[in-house]
Amino acid sequence: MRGYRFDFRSYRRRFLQPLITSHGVWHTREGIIIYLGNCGWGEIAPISWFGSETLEQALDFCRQLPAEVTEEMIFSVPDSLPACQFGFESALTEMKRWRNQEDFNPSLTSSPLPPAPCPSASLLPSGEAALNQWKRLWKQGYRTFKWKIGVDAIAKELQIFDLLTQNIPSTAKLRLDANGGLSYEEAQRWLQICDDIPANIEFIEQPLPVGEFSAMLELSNSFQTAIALDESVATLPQLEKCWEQGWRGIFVIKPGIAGSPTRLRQFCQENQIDAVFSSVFETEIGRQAALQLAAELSSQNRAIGFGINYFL
Ligand SMILES: O=C(O)CCC(=O)c1ccccc1C(=O)O
Ligand SMILES: [Mg+2]
Repeated sequence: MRGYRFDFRSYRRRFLQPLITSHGVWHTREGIIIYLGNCGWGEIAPISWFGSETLEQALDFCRQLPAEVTEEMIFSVPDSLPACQFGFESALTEMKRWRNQEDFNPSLTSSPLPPAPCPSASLLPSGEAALNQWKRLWKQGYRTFKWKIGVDAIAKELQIFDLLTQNIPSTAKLRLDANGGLSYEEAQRWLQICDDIPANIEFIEQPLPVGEFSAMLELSNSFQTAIALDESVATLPQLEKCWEQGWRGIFVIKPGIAGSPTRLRQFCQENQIDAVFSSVFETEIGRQAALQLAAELSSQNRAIGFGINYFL
C-alpha cells in the first residue's frame, strides 16, 4: 500500500477568556497539526479531562509513526486515541479531496461541500459576567446561549440564573452546562426550576458525573426539561453504549474527540439520535472537518456549539 509523507507540529493558543467549568479553569488550548501527503491537513485536539487521550499520548503516537504513513495505519489507530483517529482520518479525507480535484473528477467537483448548519450557540462567560455579555452576543446574531453551572454555590448560580432568564428575550434559548458537577439533589432542583419558569431552557447538559448514567436516565424521565449527555458520550464507544442502554435524550457530539469520522457517520446514519454538535476549541483545520460532520448529521432544530472568537 502506498505511503503518504507525514509531518506534525504542536501548537498553543490562549483563550480570550479562560473557560471556567466544574472541572477547573482552562487558559490555553494545546494541540497538534498534522500534515499528510499533499495538502492533507488535520488536527489532533485532545481534552483529557473530558475523556480523550492526553496531548502527551497523542504526541507519543505521532513520534513513533514512520515518515511515510499508509491508509492501513490510519484506520488502525486504536480507540484509546480518539482525537488521533479524528485528526488522521480527516487529514486523509482532506488530502483525497484535493487530489481528486486535481484529477478533475467531475463527481466530486460538481458536488460542493454542504453549507455549515447555520445557527450556532454561543458560550456565555461564567458567573455574573453572563448578565452583561448576552446582549453583545445577541447583537452578533446568536439566539442560543450556553451558560456553565456547577461552578459556584447553587444559591448564587440560581440567583444569577433568575436575572438572566428575566433579561434575555423570550425567543432566546438557553442551555445550561453542568459538566457533571451537580449532586443528584442539585440536579433535581435545577430541573424543577427549569420546568417551572417561563424561559426557553433547551436542555441541561451533563448534570451528573459520567459514572451516574442510570441516575441521569431516571432524571430525564422525571422532568420535562431535557437532559443532554456530553462527557458521558465523549467518544464513539461511550456513545454506542449509552444508546444501547436506552438513552433517547440528547447527545452532544464533539467530533474532534469522538474518534473515527467514518464510524461516527455510520452510527448516526443508522440510528435516529438527537444530536447537538459541538466544538472542542480546535483551530480552523479541525473546525472545518468537524463542521462537515455537523452539516451532515446534526439534528435539524439544534443549534451547533461552534461559537467563534474564543481565542486571542
Ligand atoms: O458545546 C458548546 O456549545 C461549546 C463547546 C463547549 O462548551 C466545550 C468545549 C470544550 C470542552 C468542553 C465543552 C463543554 O461542552 O463542556
Ligand atoms: Mg458540555
